[in-house]
Amino acid sequence: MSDTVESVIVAIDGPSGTGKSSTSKAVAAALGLSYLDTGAQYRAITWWMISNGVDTQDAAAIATAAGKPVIVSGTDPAEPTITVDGEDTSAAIRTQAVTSKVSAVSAVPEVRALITELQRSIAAAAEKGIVVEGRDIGTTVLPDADLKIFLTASPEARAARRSGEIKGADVAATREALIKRDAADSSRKTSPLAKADDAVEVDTTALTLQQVIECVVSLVEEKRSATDNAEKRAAR
Ligand SMILES: Nc1ncnc2c1ncn2[C@@H]1O[C@H](COP(=O)(O)OP(=O)(O)O)[C@@H](O)[C@H]1O
Ligand SMILES: Nc1ccn([C@@H]2O[C@H](COP(=O)(O)OP(=O)(O)O)[C@@H](O)[C@H]2O)c(=O)n1
Repeated sequence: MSDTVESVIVAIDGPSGTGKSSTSKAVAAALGLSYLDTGAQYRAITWWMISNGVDTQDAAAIATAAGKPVIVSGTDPAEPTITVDGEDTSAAIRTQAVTSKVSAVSAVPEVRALITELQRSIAAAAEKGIVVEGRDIGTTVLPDADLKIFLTASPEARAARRSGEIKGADVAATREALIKRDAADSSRKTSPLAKADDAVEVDTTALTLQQVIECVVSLVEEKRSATDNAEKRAAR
């Protein structure tokens, strides 16, 4: 690799519980890149709608209100933050109330347009590069990303991982909730959850988190050295 490392943009997509957040944070930290959790932004706007009495089933009301909250994401992978109108919402956006309504709010085209614009401006400002994780990063938000990864895992593995995070959670109920949310996210009209044609698919069912991190770090490094070699050839 050359001494001057080029900025790199990595898009990591996939359904819930495949390891997007844990992998993206660790890869960004290992490579000195910024990190953006786009799911947290959709959760933040959903939290604001609920807190302000907007009916989350009323797409027109959501569209009208979508521009009101000011959502700010901190992109340090060691300490990612999210605020809404200056208020720290990192815990509030993880509640069941938000999780059960986020698919409806994130399906509203006006919400997606605003959040997509915000995501692109954050990626453009990341000088050393960024790992951005979500559902439509490789297909819609950053179609020119240097590397696109699509993580998958069996519903059983995903439910076991997710319920392991919540004390006393029921695995079967968690599995049903995940499948329902995947179906809503995959079937919406505007930028559904989907694998980009040029994304590398990694099935994490039988891999440890460490193995997934190592796999993605290697893919970024391969990409960087391929780019370096192409540049050297062009300069000859
Ligand atoms: N390969 C893996 N094997 C076992 N557990 C994992 C693996 N990847 C992630 N986890 C765990 O599963 C849970 C969900 O991971 P997370 O990164 O939040 O997934 P996502 O962002 O795709 O919803 C976390 O508790 C995480 O530590
Ligand atoms: N790029 C993205 C990211 C998340 N989302 C929405 O936001 C929700 C929450 O995303 P998340 O990444 O926090 O979900 P988990 O996988 O952490 O449970 C998803 O279920 C989608 O409805 C989206 O529409 N587009």
